[in-house]
Amino acid sequence: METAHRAMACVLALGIVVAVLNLKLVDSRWFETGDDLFNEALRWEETFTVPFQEASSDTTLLGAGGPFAPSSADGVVGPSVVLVMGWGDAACRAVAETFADHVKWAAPLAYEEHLETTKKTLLAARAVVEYVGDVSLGAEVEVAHKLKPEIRLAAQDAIRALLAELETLSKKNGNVVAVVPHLRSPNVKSPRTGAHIRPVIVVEDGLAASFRDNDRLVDILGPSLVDEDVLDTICMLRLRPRDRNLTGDFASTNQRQFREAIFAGKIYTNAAAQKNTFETPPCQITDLPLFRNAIIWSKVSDALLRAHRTRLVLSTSSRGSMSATLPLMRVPSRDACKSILEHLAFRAASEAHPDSSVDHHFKQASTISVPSQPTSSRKRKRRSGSRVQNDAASELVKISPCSRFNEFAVERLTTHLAEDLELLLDTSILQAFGYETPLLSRSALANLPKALLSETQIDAGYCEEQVNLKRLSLEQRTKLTFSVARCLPSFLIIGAQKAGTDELGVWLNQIMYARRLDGGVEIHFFDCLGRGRGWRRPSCARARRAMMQADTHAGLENLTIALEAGQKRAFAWSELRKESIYLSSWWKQYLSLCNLFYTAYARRSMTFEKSPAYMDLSHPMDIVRMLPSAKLVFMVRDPVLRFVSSYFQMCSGMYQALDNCTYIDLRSRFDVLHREFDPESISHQIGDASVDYFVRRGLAHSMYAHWLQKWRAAFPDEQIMLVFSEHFRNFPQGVIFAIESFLGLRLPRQHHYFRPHKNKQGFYVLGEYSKANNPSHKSDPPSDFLHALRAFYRPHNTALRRLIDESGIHWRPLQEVPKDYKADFSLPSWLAKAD
Ligand SMILES: Nc1ncnc2c1ncn2[C@@H]1O[C@H](COP(=O)(O)OS(=O)(=O)O)[C@@H](OP(=O)(O)O)[C@H]1O
Repeated sequence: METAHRAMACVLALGIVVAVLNLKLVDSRWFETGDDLFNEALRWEETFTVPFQEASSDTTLLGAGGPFAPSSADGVVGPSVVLVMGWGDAACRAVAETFADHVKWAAPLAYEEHLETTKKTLLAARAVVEYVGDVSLGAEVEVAHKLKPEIRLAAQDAIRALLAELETLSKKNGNVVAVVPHLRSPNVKSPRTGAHIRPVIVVEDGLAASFRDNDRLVDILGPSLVDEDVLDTICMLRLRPRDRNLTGDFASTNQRQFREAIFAGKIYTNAAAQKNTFETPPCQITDLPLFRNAIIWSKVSDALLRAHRTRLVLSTSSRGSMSATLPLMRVPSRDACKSILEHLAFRAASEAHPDSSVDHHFKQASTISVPSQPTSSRKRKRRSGSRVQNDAASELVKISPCSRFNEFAVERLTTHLAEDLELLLDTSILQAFGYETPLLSRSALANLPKALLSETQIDAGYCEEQVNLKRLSLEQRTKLTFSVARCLPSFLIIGAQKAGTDELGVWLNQIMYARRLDGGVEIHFFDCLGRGRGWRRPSCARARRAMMQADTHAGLENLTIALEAGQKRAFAWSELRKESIYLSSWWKQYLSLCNLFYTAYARRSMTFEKSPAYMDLSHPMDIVRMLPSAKLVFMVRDPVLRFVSSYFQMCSGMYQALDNCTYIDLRSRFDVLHREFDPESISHQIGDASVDYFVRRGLAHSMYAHWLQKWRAAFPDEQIMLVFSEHFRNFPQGVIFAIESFLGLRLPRQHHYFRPHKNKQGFYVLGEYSKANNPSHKSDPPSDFLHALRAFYRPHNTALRRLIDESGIHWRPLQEVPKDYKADFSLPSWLAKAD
């Protein structure tokens, strides 16, 4: 009994010592007594680990943090002690549960909370020793330097006492297990002991340990990512925490906790996680593939745990010690427990070489048996190129236990897993990180989370060089006539259709510092995304093709599935579940559509694209997630004239003969359609190719206030500029100057070298070709119809007027416009009259 108490005291002291090593916060003061230190540790543990425990299931989080986290412990234990260590108590629990049937000896450790686990662990670990064979004992533990000398000595004494205790036990029982769950990385070549110190088995809490953070993130974020609206809200919290109402609807407790945690700054308290880029929830669209990978990996690691039931993955650490990764698992029976050790070839080896060290046994053991997974005939179909042979006839695959990383075993198990779970490891992503797939090396496994975290963050203006300009001579560079870079736009002309956006694009493309990326063709990227639901629209063909070409996995097949399912929310969650119609890194598709030529790239021009359908068809959150700092140019025209123009354009496109498109036809449709009108519902009716649909959409399009509000929900006012078509028509240079100032370009006062000419319609145009040369219709609407249309738009104009008066949206130049540009930025008459 006395012995047990002594052991308890010693282990307690050890726990405290280890704790203080990790307690950076308490470094600055001395602790008078062991109790002081212990209480401090407890207090700290409380504040430190609570958010973790709340945030997820305790299984996932056990050992994930707290003052006893293993990171900086500096202990040495050995030699030939079966050392159970790892990520806190998870390791202990793993061992305890595994060997629960075989426990014979116990010593409590640390404090009450961990008593039961520790007891079990010690008992269990001792059982391991029984299987292992005769192991001698000797050890030394180095303790904290920061402790007051007398306390340090006391601690060392305590530890020595513990070890002596263990040694006695060892002599008596033959084997001893020292369970020091919070120690890590024993110094195998401690100069102090002079002995050959080598941990025999390091039982860690499984491969999953390194994926704990991912698991946790997935647990927390998963529910949020199911729902676009929730994700949008989270994005808003991240992007514009000050502007937004933070009491948005969060459906689940997890999400509420998550949100609270964000603001309490507690979400990632783990030091390792803090180094990562995960301190904020996903918002930029680039984060999502990252989280998808995290999910895949957490599944894989979970599955590894399950699938490994009776297997161990052996590997040698960089320090040369042998480690067996024993997953956190329940081995149900004594036989299963035994089989683990048999897989280790321990018994046989020790029997064959009773006098040699355990390490030697490992080396002698020629093979380790890893039973092949029972495979269904479907699963038997292996991918070509796989290095693993499916040896269905043989139950055992022979592998060497001493190969450096035992890649073969890991790969084999991983492949099994992938098949078992029908998880396709994401080939494109893994390849992007330079890994061979579907087989993964152990180092790849270990490194994957880090690699995932290094995913590039992108934003407006991001460029990927296609041609390495450094390798080219100046002469070669200047001769380049093809695109040298793919760049994302710094600003977008998002609408409105038929307001003169085409001509505006032409002008902006000719200023020195801006280049249109799309070669003059509207990209329609964002209105072709899932939430834009533009898959059936012909204008989406280009984006669709690019997506298909770029990703053979998520190509036609998935697209078809998504279309057939009428996937409304084809984006986030499906993206994560690999059913996506989008690429894993779909911003690359967008890049693939946006080219930049040498001169523009060399000049680091601002880049833009013009897709006026974005105004009503795309989802602003899709854009803000991907290009949070992009600026938006929104051009508006007299709503009546714009409506009329859109009718004639659409109608003539459909009937092929302008004769069928008349004011009489339009009036009759308008009279019916304008009565009950909801602009938002119109933009959701993609695929309806009737004239009525286009009339309705045309009517909705001119309700500018409505659309501006939609964009303001995602973008701050400072990033939005309203341009009046009437201004552009009358003083284009002044408008271009205003846009330049909005874009933040600091330019000489008069720097334009436009050579415009006035065409027959009275528009200033730059090139030979201009839409302004081909008016969609010849006359204005008859006066009664005009009157009806004006009345229809009156409230909408009033709303726009109020909006521009009250919001921070730009519409006037930020710098004084050069006099020569003859600009008059007063409101156009249709808006000036509205109040
Ligand atoms: N400089 C200038 N200023 C103002 N308006 C102009 C200008 N140039 C062209 N236009 C008129 O704009 C209409 C075409 O608009 P868009 O280029 O935006 O059309 S589209 O949405 O890209 O199809 C089209 O209007 P309609 O002729 O009434 O159809 C053009 O005549």
